[in-house]
Amino acid sequence: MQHDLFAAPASGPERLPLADGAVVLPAYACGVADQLLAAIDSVVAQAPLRRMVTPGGQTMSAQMSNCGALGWVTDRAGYRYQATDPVSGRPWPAMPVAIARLATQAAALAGFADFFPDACLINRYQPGARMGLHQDRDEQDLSQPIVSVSLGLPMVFQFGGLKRSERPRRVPLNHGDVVVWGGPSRLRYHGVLTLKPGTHPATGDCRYNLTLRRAGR
Ligand SMILES: O=C(O)CCC(=O)C(=O)O
Ligand SMILES: [Fe+2]
Repeated sequence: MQHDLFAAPASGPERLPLADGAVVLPAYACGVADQLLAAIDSVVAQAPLRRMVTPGGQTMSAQMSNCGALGWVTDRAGYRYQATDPVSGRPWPAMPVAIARLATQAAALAGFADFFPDACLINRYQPGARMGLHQDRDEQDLSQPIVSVSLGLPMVFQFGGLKRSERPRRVPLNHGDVVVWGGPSRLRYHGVLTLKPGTHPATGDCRYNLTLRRAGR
């Protein structure tokens, strides 16, 4: 075989720009997906997945849990982060190293150095579940990005503008894809369309999403 001396140098993982400060890293987490799924299993054994209620009284369709120093919760009193699981009253499980490391590495690739998440929301979607367009803005330091990891069944991500009225782009997300958004994109509206039924070798009939954030200072 002849080597092509003029081939472009290896440029590392693929990066698909979505907007200024926002990028998709396709399949970036595939190599550690089994570690991430094992980590999720150990977290939800201690802090079981549950359906939370919005301040408006709607039960969310995704099941949720958290790990890390802070966990995102919602109930009739509002959206917030807290250090304890409201179901057990105990601190959330520690963030598994495999999850934290992947988030720091993905953020760096997207241009956000020194991202050390203190909160990891675990979302589990079964067919029919969705998450409507929203902004992530319960965090104290909005200069820190968001890292979002997809595992299992494919789902369509909606990535909109800074105003709810701006029509979102639709981005199909597959197993192992990572989305990072921050900087000028930090407050963009986003969500996921209804999950279609299917079976994935890694997760069976569901999709997991890990949303990693720096919630405190
Ligand atoms: O499941 C997803 O891809 C998005 C999750 C999300 O936006 C959130 O948990 O705030
Ligand atoms: Fe979000």
